[in-house]
Amino acid sequence: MTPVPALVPRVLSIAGTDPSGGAGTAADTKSITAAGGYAMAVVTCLVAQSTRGVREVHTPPTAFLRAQLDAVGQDVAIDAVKTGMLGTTEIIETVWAWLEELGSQPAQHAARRAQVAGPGGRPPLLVVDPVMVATSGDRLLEPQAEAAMTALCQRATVITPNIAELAVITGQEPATTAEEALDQARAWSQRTGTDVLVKTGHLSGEMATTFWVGPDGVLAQVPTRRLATTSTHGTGCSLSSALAARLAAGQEPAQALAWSCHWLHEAIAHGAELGVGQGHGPVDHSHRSRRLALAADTAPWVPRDAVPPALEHPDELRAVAGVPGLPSPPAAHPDRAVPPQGPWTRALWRSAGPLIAQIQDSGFVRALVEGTLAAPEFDFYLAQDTHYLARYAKALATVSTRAPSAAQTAQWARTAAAVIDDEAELHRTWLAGRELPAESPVCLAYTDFLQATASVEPYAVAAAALLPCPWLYAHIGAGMPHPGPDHPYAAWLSTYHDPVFARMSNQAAALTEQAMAQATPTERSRAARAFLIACRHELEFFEQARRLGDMQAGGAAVGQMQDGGAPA
Ligand SMILES: Nc1ncnc2c1ncn2[C@@H]1O[C@H](COP(=O)(O)OP(=O)(O)O)[C@@H](O)[C@H]1O
Ligand SMILES: Cc1ncc(COP(=O)(O)OP(=O)(O)O)c(N)n1
Repeated sequence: MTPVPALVPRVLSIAGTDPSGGAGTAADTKSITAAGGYAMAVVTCLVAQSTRGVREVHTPPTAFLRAQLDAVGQDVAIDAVKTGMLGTTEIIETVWAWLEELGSQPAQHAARRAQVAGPGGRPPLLVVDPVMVATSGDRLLEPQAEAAMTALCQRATVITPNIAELAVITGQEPATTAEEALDQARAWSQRTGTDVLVKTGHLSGEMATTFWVGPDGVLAQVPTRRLATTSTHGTGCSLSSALAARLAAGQEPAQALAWSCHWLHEAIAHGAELGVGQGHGPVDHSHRSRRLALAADTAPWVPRDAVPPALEHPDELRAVAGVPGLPSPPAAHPDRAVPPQGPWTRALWRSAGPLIAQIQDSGFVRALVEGTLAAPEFDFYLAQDTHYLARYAKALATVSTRAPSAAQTAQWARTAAAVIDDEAELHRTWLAGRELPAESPVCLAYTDFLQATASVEPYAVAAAALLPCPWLYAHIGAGMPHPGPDHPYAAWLSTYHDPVFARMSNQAAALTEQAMAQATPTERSRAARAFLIACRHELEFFEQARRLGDMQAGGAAVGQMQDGGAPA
C-alpha cells in the first residue's frame, strides 16, 4: 500500500510580537513548526521587548487586525487557532467576532477541518493562552480587559493559564499549591465546560508538573522535574502553541500534552546553550529537531583512520572523538567497581571515553536515572531490551563455543545463562501479561551486529563487541546514587547497581583482556573498532525511545487521513 503522508495541521497564532524571538508570535511559529504543524501568525500588538523585559507596546488599529484575520481566514483552511497576547478588550472582541464568522467558510475548508477533528462550522480547536503579565512583571493585558478575556476563555477547547492568570479567570486568590490550582481549575471547568491546563512553573518544589483538567477532574498529567534555569522566557506561549498543533494533528489530549511537555522540557533544558540575551533567555525550540536530524546522519560511526590498522601496543589506541553535534562532557573514567582488567581493556575504554561520557549524559539515561523518564518511553525501552537480551545471550553462547579453553567456554556460557535467568527476569516481571511488540530497527541493527560478529569474526573481535553492554550498564549503575523507594525505576536501577552485576561485567572484561593479549595486531585493531561500534549501538539503543512520540503522532494523523479523504 502506498504510504499516506502524515497530515500537517495548519495552525494560526494570534498574538503579540517579541523581536528577541523568545515569546509571542516568534515562539508560537517555532513551536507549531517543531510540533509538526504549518504555522501562521496574525499580530495583535507590536511589543518592544527582549529577554530583559518590555519597553513599549504599539497597538495598531483593530481594523488592521481584522484585515490580517480576513486575509488568512478567507484563503487558508485553519485547523486550529491559538491566541496569546490580546492586549485590549477591543482586540478580544475583534478576534471573537472573526471566530464566529469563520463558521460560515467555504465548504472545502469545513471538509478539510472535518478530517482533523470532526465536522463543525468553527475552527475545531481553539487554544487560549490568556496572557496577562510577562515574567518580567510587565502587563500585557489591560486590567479592564480581564473580563473579556475570561469570556473568550469559555469558548475555548482548552485554556493554558499560569497560576496568576488562573486566579484572575476563576476570581480566586493565586493558588500556592498544585492541589489548590487543580481545585480552582476543576470548579471553573465544571461551570463552563471548558478544559484547563494547570501549569505549575510559578510554584516551587522539585516538580513542575502540568495537568489537563476537565469538569470531572484531572484527565492527564505530565510530571516534569523543575530545571534550575533562567531560560523560561516564552514557555507559556511555546507550550500552548505546540499543544494546539498536536491536538490539530489528531492526538488525544493526554498524548498531545505529553508530547508538548516533553518537547518543552528539552527546549528549556538546552535554552541557556543558545546564549541569547542577558535576562530571562528563550528556550531552544529546535533542540529536538536538531537531535533527530543528528540521529539520521549517515557519517561512519568509526572513521577509517580512528583506529590504526594494526595494534602492537595498547598505547597506540587513542581516544576517538565522540558523536559530533552532541555535547562533549569530559571523557568518562571507568568506575572503581568495574575497572579495566589489564592494559588492553584500559586502552579500549580510553578509545571510547568521549563516547561513553556522551552516553551517560544522554537525555534518556539522565531521565532514567533521575526518574523523570516518561512511562511509555521506559516501557518501549524495556520491551526492546527484552528482545535484545534474548539475542545477546545467544551471541554470548556462540562466543563460548569459540573460546580457546574450557574455562573460558564455561565463563561465557555462565554469563549467557545469567543474562537469561537473572537480568531478563526484571523484564519479565515488568512486562508480565503484556504483548511484546516486534523488534525496533535499532534493536535489530545492534543484535544482528553482535550475532554476526560472534559467529564469524576472530574470537578477540567477538569478545570486544560483547563487552560494552555489561561494562556500560555496570559503570552507569555503579556511578549513580542508590535509588530511593519512590523512584519509578528503582527495580531497574537496582539490577545494575548490584555487585553481582559488576562481577559479571568484570568477568567479561577479563575474558576480553585475555583474548586481546593473545590476538594478532590486526585482530586487535578490528576488536577496537568492534568495541567502539558496540558503544555507539548502546547510545542509539537508549536514545531510540526518545523518538517514540513522533512515531505515534504520525500514526494518528495517517489514520485520520485515510478515513477522511484527500487533503484540500
Ligand atoms: N524551571 C522550569 N523547569 C521545568 N519546567 C518549567 C520550568 N518553568 C516552567 N516550566 C514549564 O513551562 C510551562 C509553562 O509554565 P509556567 O511558567 O507555569 O507558565 P507561563 O510561562 O505561562 O508563565 C509548564 O509546562 C511548566 O511545567
Ligand atoms: C508578545 C508576548 N506574548 C506573551 C508573552 C509572555 O509569554 P509567556 O509564555 O507567558 O512567557 P513569559 O511570561 O514566561 O515570558 C510575552 N512576553 N510577549
